[in-house]
Amino acid sequence: MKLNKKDLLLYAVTDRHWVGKQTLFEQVEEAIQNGATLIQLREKHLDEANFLKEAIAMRELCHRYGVPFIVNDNVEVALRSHADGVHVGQDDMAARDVRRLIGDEMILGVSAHNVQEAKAAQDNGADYLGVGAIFTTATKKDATAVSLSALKEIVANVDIPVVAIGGINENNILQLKNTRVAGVSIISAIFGAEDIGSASKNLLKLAKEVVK
Ligand SMILES: Cc1ncc(COP(=O)(O)OP(=O)(O)O)c(N)n1
Ligand SMILES: Cc1nc(C(=O)O)sc1CCOP(=O)(O)O
Repeated sequence: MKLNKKDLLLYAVTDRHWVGKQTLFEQVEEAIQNGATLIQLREKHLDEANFLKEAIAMRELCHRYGVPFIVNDNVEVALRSHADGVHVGQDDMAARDVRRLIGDEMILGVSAHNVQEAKAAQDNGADYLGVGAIFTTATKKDATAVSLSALKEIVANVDIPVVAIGGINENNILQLKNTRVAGVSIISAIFGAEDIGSASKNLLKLAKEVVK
């Protein structure tokens, strides 16, 4: 499945830190039912076998709703789970190598923090860029701050779609208006919400305001 730019609108990234009264699958299903347009499975501490098992089940869940499914960092798990794509950062496997392994049909997302990284990612086969951290985030301790003007500069210098990530919530999302991003990528404002369904609904509505 190649990337449909519209699928980037409300891009939810999982985090089992927020698993409590619901399982990760129940949380993701609620997010999808209420507006999440793309799911990335991000597992930082799971062993390979359990990561793969979970990725297969998550891919089935996403595809039941026609939502694309992307695996964070682990190309092998993405391939073996028949995910729609993989997202890698600057410290992960090089984008060019990932593209060689996954072929032309799978989606490749790459993190970028400046125009140089963004252009290199595009040249090396990225389908979209994740740019952040735009706002302060407690979720990723080693995030690099990226200003709104740097985000705009990146968007203006590449042809592929860009999603903003990092600390985005219902109170600050509208600051992304006029940045020309294709969507917002969010963890805690969705999965850390008291009511994942209503948070997703509201964020989708606001994301549409940003992207229109
Ligand atoms: C959509 C999106 N954008 C950026 C990231 C961050 O990726 P990375 O830099 O590899 O950091 P980790 O997620 O691995 O901590 C992302 N995951 N998704
Ligand atoms: C996974 C991730 N990547 C970032 C980057 O800057 O590349 S910030 C981030 C965490 C996003 O979580 P939250 O929505 O809870 O802030």
